[in-house]
Amino acid sequence: MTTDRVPFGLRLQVAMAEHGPLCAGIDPHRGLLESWGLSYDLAGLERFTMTCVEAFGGSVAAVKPQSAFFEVFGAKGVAVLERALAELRAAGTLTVLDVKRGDIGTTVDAYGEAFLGQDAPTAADAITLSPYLGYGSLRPAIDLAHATGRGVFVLALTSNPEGAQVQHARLADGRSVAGAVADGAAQDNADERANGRLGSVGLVVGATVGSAVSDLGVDLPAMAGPILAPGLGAQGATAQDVRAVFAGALPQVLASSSRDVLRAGPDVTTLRERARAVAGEVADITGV
Ligand SMILES: O=c1ccn([C@@H]2O[C@H](COP(=O)(O)O)[C@@H](O)[C@H]2O)c(=O)[nH]1
Repeated sequence: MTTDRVPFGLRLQVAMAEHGPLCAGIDPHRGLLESWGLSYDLAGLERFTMTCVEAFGGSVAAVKPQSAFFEVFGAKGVAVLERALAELRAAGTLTVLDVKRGDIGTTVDAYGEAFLGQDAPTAADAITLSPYLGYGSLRPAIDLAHATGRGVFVLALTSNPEGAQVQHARLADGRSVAGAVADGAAQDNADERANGRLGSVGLVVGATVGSAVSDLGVDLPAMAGPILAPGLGAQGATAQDVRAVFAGALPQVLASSSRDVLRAGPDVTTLRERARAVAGEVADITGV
């Protein structure tokens, strides 16, 4: 399968240059819906989500809906998610669907078709993938993303403290698990790196991870793909942390924030302005 769609990495580079390095999250938490004066039901979910679409569409580099908050409402919740993805696409805004999928290769193949295929029912520009069944098990989804001009973000150093138990562990060859995941992405982005472009296989590295990137030998510049960096705001990371954690790889970083931005709702203009302000702050402090 081939597509004439411009590769995700290139599209993201253009979007970050235009709007700044922020991915605004759509995380319809019960508490957020209630603080917006909405009921925690399908109608509230839809209103919350479409308000975010209106606020963020055309205003930020990318939007990251968290699939779990839609799945809570079953098939009708997923239909709201699919509508949001379609409307953001129509607004020309990139979508990163946070689904963190991973399984044996034959099943990953089906996940790929679901989210990254040419006719995917829940199509996003990129999805998050979990490599803990082995980086190689993700091959069908990575190859499909390449074929359809889409992207993936593979979990490397997640923003939660529990992630260290697995991600900081050492392999028999001395590399850290996170470093080996980054090496896998580097191989997949080798052509783009040779051409000085951003690849379409990215990593998730939390803005909360302190010195772990260097401590664990995670070579982010060599990886040459985008870095989705959650943890900004509600989890305690600041724009200064983004600068410190990702020094040397800042042009690759797409900082991600959900609750901190969403708390500015329900007014569309205020929500949009909050997202733009966070994007501007990260851009100013990181100098990107
Ligand atoms: O390492 C990770 C990977 C994904 N996430 C997701 O990002 C958002 C963070 O929300 P905030 O409200 O900005 O804390 C959420 O959807 C997580 O599932 C992450 O936090 N860390």
